[in-house]
Amino acid sequence: MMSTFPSSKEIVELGEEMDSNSNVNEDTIGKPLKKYSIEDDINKLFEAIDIRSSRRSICKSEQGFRDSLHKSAMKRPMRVSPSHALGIGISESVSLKQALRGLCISQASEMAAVKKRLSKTSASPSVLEEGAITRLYRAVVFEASESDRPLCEGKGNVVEISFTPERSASNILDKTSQSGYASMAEISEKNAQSSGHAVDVSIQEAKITKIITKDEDVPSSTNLCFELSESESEQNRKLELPYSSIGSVLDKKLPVLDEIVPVSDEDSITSGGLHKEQEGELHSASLSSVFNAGSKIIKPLNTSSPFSKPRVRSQNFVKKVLPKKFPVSCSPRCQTSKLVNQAPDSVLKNGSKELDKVSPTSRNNGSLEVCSTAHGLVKTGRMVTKADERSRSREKGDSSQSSKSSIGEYSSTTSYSDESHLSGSSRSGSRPHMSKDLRWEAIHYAQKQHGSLALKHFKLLRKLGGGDIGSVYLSELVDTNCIFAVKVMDNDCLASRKKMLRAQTEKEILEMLDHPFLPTLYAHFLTNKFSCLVMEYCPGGDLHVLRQKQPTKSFPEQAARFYVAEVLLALEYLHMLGVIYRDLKPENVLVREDGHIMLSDFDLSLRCAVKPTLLKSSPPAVGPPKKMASPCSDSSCIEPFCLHPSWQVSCFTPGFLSAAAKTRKLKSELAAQVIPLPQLVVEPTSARSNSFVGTHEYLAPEIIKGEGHGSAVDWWTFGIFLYEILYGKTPFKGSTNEDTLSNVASQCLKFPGSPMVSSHARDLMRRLLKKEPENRLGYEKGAAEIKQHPFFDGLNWALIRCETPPELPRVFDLGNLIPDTTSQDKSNKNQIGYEDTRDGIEFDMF
Ligand SMILES: Nc1ncnc2c1ncn2[C@@H]1O[C@H](COP(=O)(O)OP(=O)(O)OP(=O)(O)O)[C@@H](O)[C@H]1O
Repeated sequence: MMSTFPSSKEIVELGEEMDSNSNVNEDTIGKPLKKYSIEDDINKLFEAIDIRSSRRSICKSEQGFRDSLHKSAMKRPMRVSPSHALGIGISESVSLKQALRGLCISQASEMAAVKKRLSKTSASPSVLEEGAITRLYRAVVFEASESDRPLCEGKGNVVEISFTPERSASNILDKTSQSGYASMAEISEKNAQSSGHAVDVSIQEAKITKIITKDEDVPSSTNLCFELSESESEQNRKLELPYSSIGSVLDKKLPVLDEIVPVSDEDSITSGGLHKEQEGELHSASLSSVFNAGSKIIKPLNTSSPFSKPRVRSQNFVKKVLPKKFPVSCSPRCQTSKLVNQAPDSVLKNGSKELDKVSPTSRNNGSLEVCSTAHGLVKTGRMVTKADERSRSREKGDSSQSSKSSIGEYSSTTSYSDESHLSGSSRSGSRPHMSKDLRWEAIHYAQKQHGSLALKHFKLLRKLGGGDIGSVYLSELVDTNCIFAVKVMDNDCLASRKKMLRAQTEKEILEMLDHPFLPTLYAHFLTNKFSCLVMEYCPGGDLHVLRQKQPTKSFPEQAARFYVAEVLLALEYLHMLGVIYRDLKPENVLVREDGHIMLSDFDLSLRCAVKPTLLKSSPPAVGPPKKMASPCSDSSCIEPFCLHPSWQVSCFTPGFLSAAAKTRKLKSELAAQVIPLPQLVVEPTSARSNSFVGTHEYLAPEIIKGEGHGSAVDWWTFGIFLYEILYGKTPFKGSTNEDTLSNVASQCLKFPGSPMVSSHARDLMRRLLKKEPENRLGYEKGAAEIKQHPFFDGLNWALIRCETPPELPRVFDLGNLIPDTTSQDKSNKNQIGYEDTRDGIEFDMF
C-alpha cells in the first residue's frame, strides 16, 4: 500500500512484514562459547559462510565443504619463533586472532604510514602458519572452486604474517602518542609488552590486510591476503577477505544468531526498571513482537568492531575545567586542558530569545518540546550557533530549509532484541576503541554516584534539533564537564503515536555501533515521562546546511566524493551488522568537529539477519593469452606477453634481466592469469520489508511500488544522495509528494547540464539509480561493489579518515557556553526549562 502526505514534514507509517528470520544460520545457534582457539574461530567463520556458486555441479556439496573445514582444523595457536620471523625476534606466541583483534582502522593507518618509513628489516617474510589457514584457504578457494584445477594439492601453501621489530613498536607508540591516537598506542603498547613486538598488519578499511609478499620487504598490500604459494607451479593465489568480516566473526561481533533464549515478558520488559504503566505502554506498542520471537528472544551477539574512531581533536566536548567531584582518571590530554570557565549561569540566562520553541510540526506530531524559561535562555556560543543552523533554519523556514522529511510507516517485527528495556547504560566494553573515552568515565562515574542516570543529571544547554520522535539537546553531564547530545522522547507521545518501536529500534542499533562515522551511544534511560538517549555530540551541522552554504549550492566533485565515500563505509558497516539504514539524506549526515561525517538517525532503520556469504567469482570468460596457450619457442622473442610456464625457458635470457625486472615481469604475468577470487559478502541481501519508510525524494521505486525491499534501498538512496550533493537537487522531485513518487517510479534519470560532473560520477549514479533493485550496483555484493567503481579510483579507503576533509567546522569553544556547575547556580532548575520535582523531571510543555 502506498500513501502520500500533503505535508512534507509528516511522517507516514504503513504496515510492514519482514522475513527477519530468513537468514538465521542454524549452525551458529546455541553454540557455547569456548576458550579461544584460532581454529575454532576460523571454523566459525566458515561455518557461517555459504558458498554460493553458479555452477553447483562442480562444487562439492556444502556438507562436504564443511566436513573438509572441520577436518582441516587443528587446534593450536599460531606460534611465531624468531627463526620464523626472520630475525625479528618474536619469542612469544602471537595468534592471528590476537593480531586481528588488536587492529583497527587507525592502527592500520598509523602502522601503514609508519611502516613505510621504517627501514626494511627482513629480506623475505617467513612462513608462520601452514596449518589452519592454509587448509582453510584450500577448502574455501579450491574445494569450493569451480575451477577444475586441483590447486589445493600443492605443498607449499603458506600464509605469512610479518612483524615489525621492537623499534617499530616504539616508533608507533611515539607517533600515536603525539597524534593522540590513544587506542592505537594502547594496543600497540600491549602488543609490545606481551610479545615485544607490534604486530604489523596493514589494513584497509573494513578489510584486513595481510601480508604475503615473498619478494617484497615492505608489504604494500592493503587487503588481508591469505596467499597460497604453490612451490611447484610457481603460481600464487590470494584469498582476500574483508577484515571486518573476519574480525567480526572471530570476535563474535556480527549479529550471527548464537542463542535463542526463552524469556518471559517479565524478563524482557521489567528488567529495565520500567514502571508498570509503562510496561503496559510498551506492550501496547507491540513490543512483545519485538522482544519475543514466538516465545523466545533471539539474541544477537554482542557487536563491536575493530574500527577505531577518528581522534577527538581537542576533547572539545569536555568542559575545560574538571570539577573535583569527578575523579577523572582520564587521559593526560584531557587533564591538561585549560580551564576556561567564562560561562556562568548568568551567561546562559542572558541570551535567549532564541530558545527552543515548539515547531508547529512537532506540535502537530504531539512530540515533546522543552520550552524555554528564564533559565533556559542560553547564550549560544558562536560555534554551536553555526552547528545548529539547520535546526533553527528549519524552524524559521529559511530558504535553506530542507523540504525532506522522513516517512516511516511500519509495524515491523524484528528478530533481534538484546535488551528489552529502555533503561540502563550502554556498555563501553563492547566498543573497544571508545572504552577509554573520558565521556565513558564521566557516565560511569555518574551512574555509580547516582545509582542510575536520569534527566536531572544533565544540563540541557540548547536544542540541537527536533525530529519526528523526539528532540535532541546539547547537554552537559552535571559535574563532569562532558558534553553529549541527548535525545529526549516523550513516552506518552511515543505510545499514542505508536512510535515506541521506532525508539526501541533506534536505541538497539545505536547500542551496536562502534565506527568512526557512526554515533556512540553512551547511555539510555527511562524516566516516568521520557525515554532518553545519551549520544556523542556532533557539532558541525549537517550536509544539507553545508551544501546550502556552498556558492553553487552544491559540492565540488572532490568534496562530494569524500562525503559519499565516508557514508559508504558507514552503510557498509551497518549492513554487516544487519542494519538497513533506509533514511539516507544530507540532513542525516552530520559533520563532526574534525570535518568527517557521522551518520545519524536510525529510527527508520530495519534490523535483519545477515549471513556472510562467499561469492565465487566466475573464471575469466576469455582463455589464457594465446602466447600462454602456445608458448613461444623462439629464444629471441621479446614479446612482453609471451608467457611461459615456469619450467620452460623464458623468452628472455635470464642474464638480460635484472632480478627486479624479472620480479616485475613475473608479477605482471601472474596478474594476467589470475582467476577472480571468491568474495566474502556480508550484506543483508535477502532481508525483506514492506514498510513504507524513507523520505519522499529518496524513496526507492520498490518501496513505492510496495514490492518489498531489502538492503538495495540503501544503494538507491546512496545514488540520490550523491546526485543531490553534486547537483544541489534530487533527481525526481515533483511539485507534490505524489508527483515525486510517481517520478521516482517511472521517470528516466536525467542529469542537468551544470554543474559539470564527471562521466565517472554520472556512471555511478546511473548504476545506483536503477529502478529494478536486482540491476542496481551493490545489489549483489554490497558496498564492495560500489567501492570498486572508477568514481572512487585512487581513493585510499583505509586512510580516508586521516584525509583532510573538504571543510572544517568553525572552532568550537564550549568554554563560552557551559556554565560552571560548581559555582553560583545550585538550584535544581535546568537551563532549558525542566525542574527537578518530587516526581522527577518535568518539562514545560507547549
Ligand atoms: N549527535 C548529534 N549531535 C548533534 N546534533 C544532533 C545529533 N543527533 C541529532 N542531532 C540533531 O537533532 C535533529 C533531530 O535528531 P534526529 O534526526 O535523531 O531526530 P528524529 O526525531 O529521529 O528525526 P527524524 O524525524 O528525522 O527521524 C537532527 O536533525 C540533528 O540536527
